[in-house]
Amino acid sequence: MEKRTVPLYGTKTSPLLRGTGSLPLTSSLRRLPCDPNLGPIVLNYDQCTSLNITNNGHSVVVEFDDTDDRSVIQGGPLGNPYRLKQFHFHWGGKGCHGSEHTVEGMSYASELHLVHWNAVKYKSFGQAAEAPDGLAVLGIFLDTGDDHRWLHMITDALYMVKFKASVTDFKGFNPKCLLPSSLHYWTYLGSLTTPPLHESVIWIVLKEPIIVSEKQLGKFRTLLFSGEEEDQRMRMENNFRPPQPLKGREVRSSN
Ligand SMILES: NS(=O)(=O)c1ccc2oc(NC(=O)c3ccccc3)nc2c1
Ligand SMILES: [Zn+2]
Repeated sequence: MEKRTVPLYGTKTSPLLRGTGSLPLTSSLRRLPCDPNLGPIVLNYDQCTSLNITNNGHSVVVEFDDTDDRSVIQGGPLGNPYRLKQFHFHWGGKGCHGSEHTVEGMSYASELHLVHWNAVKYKSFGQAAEAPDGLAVLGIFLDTGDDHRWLHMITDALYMVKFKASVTDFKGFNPKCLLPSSLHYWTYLGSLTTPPLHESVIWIVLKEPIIVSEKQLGKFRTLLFSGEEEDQRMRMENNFRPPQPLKGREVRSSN
């Protein structure tokens, strides 16, 4: 059985795709001066409205009802509230790292992306995804250690979405339980890290990782890139795009 080992979106030397994607937060970030104009980010997920969990062939995705402003992110670098559309994860192979951002050259085991769109200025996610201020993605690093007390709510559902294009109900999940204690962040203007790679993302990457166990991460690797009808079963791992060159872009730091 063939096992895919190369990251899906190209490698450092031969990126298959264009787009700035995620950045190597590699400059001496820890010493970046705090930008006093950057206020705190505010997450209002209390009335959150998760709908389902699905395997889209690239990652596992939890989708939300975004027909109103019940689940939004605002503040920080954002000019208005952005509605939560979905969240998903990127991870490596066994023992390898799989985050899409790096901090001073260090990558984490995995990275969670909470994808929001600017429903004040745009009529749909698709329209927002093509606008420079259309999306806001909150990136959260996952480091390994003890079990995460709430991640089991996701990992216990993964067997239901093993194959590409599988989906199952997933109601009442509040992603607030996946946040670290501090909301201090770095922010910059970048792109989606997978096709269509639109330059439409205000990236907000939290400085503090959450801790999950290797066992919990291992459950993500039981997912498959392949569909139920396909002969070859390709384990879903290394579904991250390595960081792209900063190209002089500014990364700002909250306090
Ligand atoms: N790794 S990433 O940069 O956060 C990233 C990359 C590519 C993405 O495509 C979408 N599309 C939807 O969510 C969507 C959801 C429902 C309907 C239409 C689109 N979100 C993305 C996030
Ligand atoms: Zn992502």
